[in-house]
Amino acid sequence: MKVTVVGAGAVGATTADNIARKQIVDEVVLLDIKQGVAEGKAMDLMQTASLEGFDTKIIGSTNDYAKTAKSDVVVITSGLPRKPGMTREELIGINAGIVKGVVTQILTHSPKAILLIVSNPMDTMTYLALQVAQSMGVNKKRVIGMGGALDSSRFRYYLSQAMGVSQGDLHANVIGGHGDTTMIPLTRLATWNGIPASRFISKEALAKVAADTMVGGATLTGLLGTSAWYAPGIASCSMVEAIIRDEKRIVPASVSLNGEYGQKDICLGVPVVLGRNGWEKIVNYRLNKEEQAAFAKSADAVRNMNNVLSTLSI
Ligand SMILES: NC(=O)c1ccc[n+]([C@@H]2O[C@H](COP(=O)([O-])OP(=O)(O)OC[C@H]3O[C@@H](n4cnc5c(N)ncnc54)[C@H](O)[C@@H]3O)[C@@H](O)[C@H]2O)c1
Ligand SMILES: O=C(O)C[C@H](O)C(=O)O
Repeated sequence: MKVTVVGAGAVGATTADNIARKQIVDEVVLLDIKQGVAEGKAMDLMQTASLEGFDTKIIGSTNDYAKTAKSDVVVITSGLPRKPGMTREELIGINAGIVKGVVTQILTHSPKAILLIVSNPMDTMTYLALQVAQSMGVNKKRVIGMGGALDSSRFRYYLSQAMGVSQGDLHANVIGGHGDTTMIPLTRLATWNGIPASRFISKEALAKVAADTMVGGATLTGLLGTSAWYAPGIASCSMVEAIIRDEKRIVPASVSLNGEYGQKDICLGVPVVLGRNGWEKIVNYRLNKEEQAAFAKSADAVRNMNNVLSTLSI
């Protein structure tokens, strides 16, 4: 099995590192447009193999897509990250052209690949990738956006801090858009090993956990001067693992909706079952009225961003 990671920057290299250490596939190709960077990071990572105890082969490539041929899964992280004070949406002008070009090249060499889109603004980049992929005959179930997996891990982090319990005992998911104002941490459904979290902390504390989760990426960008990579890297890796190992895990991810959750012609975060065929099924959380309204509002904002695509010369 073979995975390609496009973009050998912070998130791409961290994703490749995790995939190699977990020995999910035989071969990882790391591709970047910057001369020598992917080869350098691949060599650096390969020099951790005897220390980490893995046999995964990691190959670097400066924009040579022939090396990515016949990949089973391709993670697309190429593009600019935001700086403090920016929104993810402000990246659309530069990242749309990058994502469109990369998806075209990747599918030319790996027509059967499952695409995992990470570049921001992620829901719109997933929608764009889907349009390109469908024009090349790819099934919609092979195009998946990574956002909810990361946002949910941040939700569990903030919840564990507020409750003083282990993150591993928490089930808490985020749906909707991967944006500071569009994500929806589902506090009503958050549980501590099956028991509603609302039984253990106040309504106000739970609302603060949700608010902190929504700006989790912005908080890190403010601290780091660029956006985060450790949690995004392992979140991407965990989705690759679920696909390659056909785990049938439920993961919130941005996928093409056709009436589910009341939306059409959009890619937005919903719980999906991940397996060897990509996103295999959308799970219905049975949202209440308030949650459904938040989801519709989130969809409106993402749709406005999708409409910007037609104004760009890409
Ligand atoms: N969806 C998420 O949850 C999530 C999480 C973190 C970051 N991101 C996004 O991921 C992207 C990457 O973030 P990062 O921190 O790794 O940035 P980075 O700047 O460290 O790395 C980006 C890499 O992409 C490369 N690149 C640019 N154009 C390319 C092209 N045409 N072909 C191949 N490579 C190209 C650059 O040379 C660079 O090495 C950003 O858009 C960021 O906003 C998304
Ligand atoms: O915050 C960002 O811009 C990067 C990413 O989307 C994240 O949530 O870490």
